[in-house]
Amino acid sequence: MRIALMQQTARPLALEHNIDLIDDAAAQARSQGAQLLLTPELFGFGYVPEMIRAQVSPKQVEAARSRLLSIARERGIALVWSLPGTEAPDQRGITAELADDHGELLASYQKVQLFGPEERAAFLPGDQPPPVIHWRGRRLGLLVCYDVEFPEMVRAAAVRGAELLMVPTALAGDEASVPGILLPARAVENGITLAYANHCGTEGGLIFDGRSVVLGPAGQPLGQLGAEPGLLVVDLPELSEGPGAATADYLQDRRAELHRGWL
Ligand SMILES: NC(=O)CCCCC(N)=O
Repeated sequence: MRIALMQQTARPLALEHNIDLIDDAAAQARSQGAQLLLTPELFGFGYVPEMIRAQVSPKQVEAARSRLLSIARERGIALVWSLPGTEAPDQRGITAELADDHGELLASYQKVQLFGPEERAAFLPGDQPPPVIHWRGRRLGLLVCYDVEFPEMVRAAAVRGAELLMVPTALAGDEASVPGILLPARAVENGITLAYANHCGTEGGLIFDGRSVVLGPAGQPLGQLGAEPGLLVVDLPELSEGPGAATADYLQDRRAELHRGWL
C-alpha cells in the first residue's frame, strides 16, 4: 500500500483555503499512486482551539466534512482528516475520520487525551477506544496527536488488531522527543506502522515542527519530512515483511492480566 502525508500551514478559520490545500494534496498524492492521504489535526480550521470554540458553528463543520467526503470521492483516494465534532460548540471534541476512495465514511474517532488548558477549555475529550477497520487488506486505526504519546492508547489500537495507525497531529514547540523517541517506541512495542502528519510553519502564534513521519514496526523511519511544507509518499512494506525475529513480540509476550491489576 502506498500512502501520503500532507504537511502544510493552515490559515486560522480560512476553511476554503485550508480545504483547497487538502484537495491539492489529494490530487498530487493520487497522481503519485497513493491510495490514502493523511492530513494534520484540525487542519480545515487550523490549530486554533479558542477561535474554533468561539467562532465555528456546527454548520461550518458539516460543510467542511461534506467537502472532504467529496474530495475523497472526486480524487479517488482514501482520506483521513481531523475536524471539530459536529455537535454544539460546548459539546464537541476533536475528531479524526477516515473515508474511502468512494467518499464513504469508514471510521470516526474522538480524541481521548486532550492537550493543555486551551484544548480542554475548547473541546470535550472522547471516552471510546480507537476504531480499527479493515481496508484494502490492512487493519487501520485512528488516534489524534497527544493520544499517541500514551502507551495505553497505542496498545488499545494494537490489541484491536491495528497494523497501521493514522495520526493527524499538531505538534509545536520543537518537541523533538515525540517524533524522535516516543513514536518509534510506540511502533516497536506494538509491532505496528505509525503515520504522523503534522502542521508546519506558524499558525495562531504557534511554531509547528513539521517532521511528519512514517515509522515501521521496528521503529524504523520509512519516510520523513523536515520543517517545510510537503507531501510525504511512502510505500508500506508488505505485511509478510514483519519486524524481524530480532524484535521481541511485546504484544504476544505481555502478561496483560497481571499488569491490569498493577496499573
Ligand atoms: N495537539 C496536541 O495534542 C499537541 C500535543 C503536544 C504534546 C507535546 N509533548 O508537546
